[in-house]
Amino acid sequence: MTNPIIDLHDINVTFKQGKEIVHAVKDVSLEIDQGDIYGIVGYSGAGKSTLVRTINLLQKPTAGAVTINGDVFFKDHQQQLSNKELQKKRRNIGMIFQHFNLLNETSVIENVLFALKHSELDDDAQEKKAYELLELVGLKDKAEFYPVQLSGGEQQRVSIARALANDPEILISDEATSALDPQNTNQILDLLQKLNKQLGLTVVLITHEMDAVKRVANKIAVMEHGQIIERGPLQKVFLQPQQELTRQFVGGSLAAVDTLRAFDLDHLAADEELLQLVYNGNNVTKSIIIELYKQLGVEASMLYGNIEILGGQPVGTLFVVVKGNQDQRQSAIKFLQDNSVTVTKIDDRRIWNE
Ligand SMILES: Nc1ncnc2c1ncn2[C@@H]1O[C@H](COP(=O)(O)OP(=O)(O)OP(=O)(O)O)[C@@H](O)[C@H]1O
Repeated sequence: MTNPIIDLHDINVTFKQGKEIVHAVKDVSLEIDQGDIYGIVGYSGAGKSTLVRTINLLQKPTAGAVTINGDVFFKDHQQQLSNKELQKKRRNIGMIFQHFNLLNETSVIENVLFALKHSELDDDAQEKKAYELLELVGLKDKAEFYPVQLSGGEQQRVSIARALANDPEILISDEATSALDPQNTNQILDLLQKLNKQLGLTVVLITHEMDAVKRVANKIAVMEHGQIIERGPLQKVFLQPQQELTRQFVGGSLAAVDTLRAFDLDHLAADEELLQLVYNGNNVTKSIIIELYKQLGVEASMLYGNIEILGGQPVGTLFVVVKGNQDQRQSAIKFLQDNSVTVTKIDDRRIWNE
């Protein structure tokens, strides 16, 4: 087995806020392999940004070890390389952010050239490279434009070109699609996937949007209160989520949340229960809801349904209101579980009230 390209071991990060101590990251170990697109999801404040900022020591851990590509950056409470060495190693780790962070008073090509200022290439070669990078992200024809003349999606492409200037092996994307509309979001995610395939780029994708992770990630970690509460291959976590929060995230696609918001769910009757059902390819072609009625006589009305392809396999998600007395509802849940459906009772309205 090869060593992980990113190896975070027992990372802790605490901040002092006045007299308070905020434990932003608690005992997190995370291994990311070369070529992964590793999604890290969690609500705001979960500690995602703080954790990934330890990868390039933009955030020094309070405790723990950071090893990148075999180089120990940090252990025993200390940075293990000189600032100069660290600066050099950091060029192997590109970063993109929600707000693009472009230099607005310079053109697109100059923004990319700026990232090449430490390169050993001569001026002509730098310019050639900058144009190649813009071509890679589909923006060669806008090289002379200024950032304000570009759409959000195009600006993010410029920041990706800039992040790739020093041929990094790792790209950290910190909520890079959060400010974009769905179409631009998908285009940027597809670009990241193309770069992953074409360049072998390892991508760490921090997001609060499950849709983003589902579209491109092969692995996923879910963070809550500074800890990773669940992790694994995307499909496994999706189909067999172990934690309540993960179940919510798995079902919490934007489309589902939007649809559910339209229902007055605070007023479910005493004999009604809202369930999220997730099921894999074997069940996709069966109508599990009809089976439930035929076999147990329990009615389930469907509020939202979707089938999507995850890692090449169809996966279905349904939100249904099941109606019946407590025994009937319980036997309905058992019936569904016996049919390999992952059932989550949705009591916590956080998923669509946020
Ligand atoms: N420099 C800092 N000083 C003090 N507290 C901080 C600092 N940076 C982060 N925190 C706190 O650490 C916790 C985790 O923050 P972090 O930004 O890592 O979360 P997140 O999951 O990335 O959320 P978001 O998406 O909102 O950034 C929060 O409680 C935050 O207020």
